[in-house]
Amino acid sequence: MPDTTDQPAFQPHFAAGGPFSDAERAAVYRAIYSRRDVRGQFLPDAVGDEVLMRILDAAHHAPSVGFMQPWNFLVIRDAEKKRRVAEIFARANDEAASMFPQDRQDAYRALKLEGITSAPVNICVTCDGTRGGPVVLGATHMPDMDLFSTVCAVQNLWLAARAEGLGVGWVSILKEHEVKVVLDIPEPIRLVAYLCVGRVDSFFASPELEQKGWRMRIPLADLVFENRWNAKGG
Ligand SMILES: Cc1cc2c(cc1C)N(C[C@H](O)[C@H](O)[C@H](O)COP(=O)(O)O)c1[nH]c(=O)[nH]c(=O)c1N2
Repeated sequence: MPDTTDQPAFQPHFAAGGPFSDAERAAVYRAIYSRRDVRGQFLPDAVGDEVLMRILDAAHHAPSVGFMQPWNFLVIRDAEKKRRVAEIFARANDEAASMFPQDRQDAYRALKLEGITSAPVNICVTCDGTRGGPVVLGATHMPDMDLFSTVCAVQNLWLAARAEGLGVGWVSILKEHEVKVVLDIPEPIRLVAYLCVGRVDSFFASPELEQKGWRMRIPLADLVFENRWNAKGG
């Protein structure tokens, strides 16, 4: 995979164990708060191999149950494959619209919910539940832990991408088995995340779904309880 970007070489450094400087601490929170789900603003610029491998390595340093590292990262640049996945999205998205109450269907249809063909790179993140062997430390009583571990990898990738100026959009309005056929993913492997990745000029200050009035952020105080479950619902 040729590297077609001209960005300077950058090696993340790992000063393991020591405290963060104020600037490092601020940078971590900046990545968390300014990360966005990106759908429609991808620039056509190629995503170079070096930066791609950095965000994949960040993903690969996620925690995983029993250290099973159940993930694989299928990098898709092939236009025909992307087009076929976009078709799967279009069918599922039509079905999805009709699942919402009548008065929300127009608003749903007006949302942009994928950037499959406009993003220069798609990454399919999968989970191999067999990787840790028949009994996995930590997953003995909660069998979904392999999937949850894979989601941790996705989040690492998403945050690292933000720091690199790369937008990431997660597309889940897809029939898993249809995408697996297009990508030749064998049966026992689960598709966890289909991600659209590309350089962007800037990131929205708040979630697009919030900006478009679909749903607002819930106040943290409504979500945190002490000692006793006390959800207000919604
Ligand atoms: C598991 C999962 C699945 C999806 C998403 C996220 C996650 C975590 N999101 C993105 C989601 O809409 C977005 O994260 C929220 O709206 C909050 O916005 P920010 O991510 O903060 O920009 C998402 N967005 C979208 O446009 N199409 C999609 O199919 C999905 N699917």
